[in-house]
Amino acid sequence: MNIKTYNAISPKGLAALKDAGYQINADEDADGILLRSQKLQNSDVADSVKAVVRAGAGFNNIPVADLSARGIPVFNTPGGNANAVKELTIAALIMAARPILAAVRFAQETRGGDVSLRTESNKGGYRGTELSGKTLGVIGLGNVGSKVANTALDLDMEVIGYDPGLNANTAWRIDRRVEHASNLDDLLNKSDYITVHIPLNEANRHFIDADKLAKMKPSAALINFSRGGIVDDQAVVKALDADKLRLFTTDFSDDVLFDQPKVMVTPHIGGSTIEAEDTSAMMAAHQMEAFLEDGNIINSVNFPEMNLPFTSQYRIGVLHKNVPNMLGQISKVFGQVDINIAELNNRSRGDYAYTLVAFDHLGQGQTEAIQAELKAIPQVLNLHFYEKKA
Ligand SMILES: NC(=O)C1=CN([C@@H]2O[C@H](COP(=O)(O)OP(=O)(O)OC[C@H]3O[C@@H](n4cnc5c(N)ncnc54)[C@H](O)[C@@H]3O)[C@@H](O)[C@H]2O)C=CC1
Ligand SMILES: O=C(O)C(=O)COP(=O)(O)O
Repeated sequence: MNIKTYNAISPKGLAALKDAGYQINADEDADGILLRSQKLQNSDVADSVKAVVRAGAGFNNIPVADLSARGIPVFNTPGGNANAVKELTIAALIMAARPILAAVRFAQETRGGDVSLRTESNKGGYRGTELSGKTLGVIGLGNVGSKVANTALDLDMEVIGYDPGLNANTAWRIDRRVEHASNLDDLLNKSDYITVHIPLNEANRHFIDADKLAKMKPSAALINFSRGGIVDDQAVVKALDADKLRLFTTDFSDDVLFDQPKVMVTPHIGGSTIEAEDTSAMMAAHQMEAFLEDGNIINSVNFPEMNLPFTSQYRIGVLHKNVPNMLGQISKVFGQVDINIAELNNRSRGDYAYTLVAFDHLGQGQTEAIQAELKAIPQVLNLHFYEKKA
């Protein structure tokens, strides 16, 4: 099988795919796509592609709705680069408290004459403040936000978090000393530093807008390591111009930001550490292999999780619409071609569902016959046949 890649994928991830027997960017139809921030169009995804895997967290660069409708699962690697983003966010916090960049520039200018005298008599211009005792507001307490919140406690900050999407599984990661904001306004009013760690989707476009900026303290510093588009940069520039906000640090370049001296921009390097790139790419390779070889779905963003040991000799994975009577229709096909189902698992997620059918015996010509019959069910979007490895 052949995997098409975009962007710089860590050599460890590529090695894992090669070890599993895949070719990388060979001159033949791709079975899978592995990418990072490449903006993917639906037309870039050939019909031969069975899976699209994002080595990273954000998947707003992938046409998920189009691929879902084609029965192509999209995967990401949750948490794979969260520590890298956490560490850079902590660096941004410290740099928002202490004028480190300006001080380094000043130190370079002290060259010549009595360096010590020039340093000691001018360093007062580079006084900062301490994070200890200040309040950090964390918007989004997922893989990144929870780590940022917990680490900030160790810097002796008061931490207040906001995430209406938390569930029993995700809430336990958050230190109980993190105050849960009852509403977002409370966080915006109270915080000296505000950091945003939410995905870019339609609901979150310009989530931080002029209204929310107006609720922040004029002395607050805003940090965005999540995505451009989540913060309304134009509104931020206005707030900074009017001294209604102290500082803005963002990982996402935007022309409107360049001339405002109270902005610090980094070139989307939140996840750019050797460790994060390795971890994300190896997770991606593992998830790709799990789907292409066994039909297991791990960390998909559009199809349900299904990760089952391959106990029977054969499997067929059916990606279909989430509508009534799919199980009836699918099992009827197996009955018609006289195949005894050993195990049948079905899970749904929103408009889509996945049915994994396991069986042990297959007669001559039955592989093609059963696939043709299943494909003829109108709500079936895609399906794949798997045979247990020796
Ligand atoms: N700068 C960089 O290089 C990187 C940026 N990112 C960005 O950071 C985002 C977050 O990453 P993770 O924490 O790994 O994702 P995650 O999926 O683990 O967490 C996101 C959290 O945001 C919450 N959320 C969604 N909308 C919200 C809203 N309107 N208000 C409050 N909470 C909301 C969700 O419930 C979830 O708990 C990613 O979607 C990606 O865009 C992630 C990694 C690297
Ligand atoms: O994981 C994410 O969401 C990121 O933004 C990291 O992007 P990258 O893989 O470094 O291009």
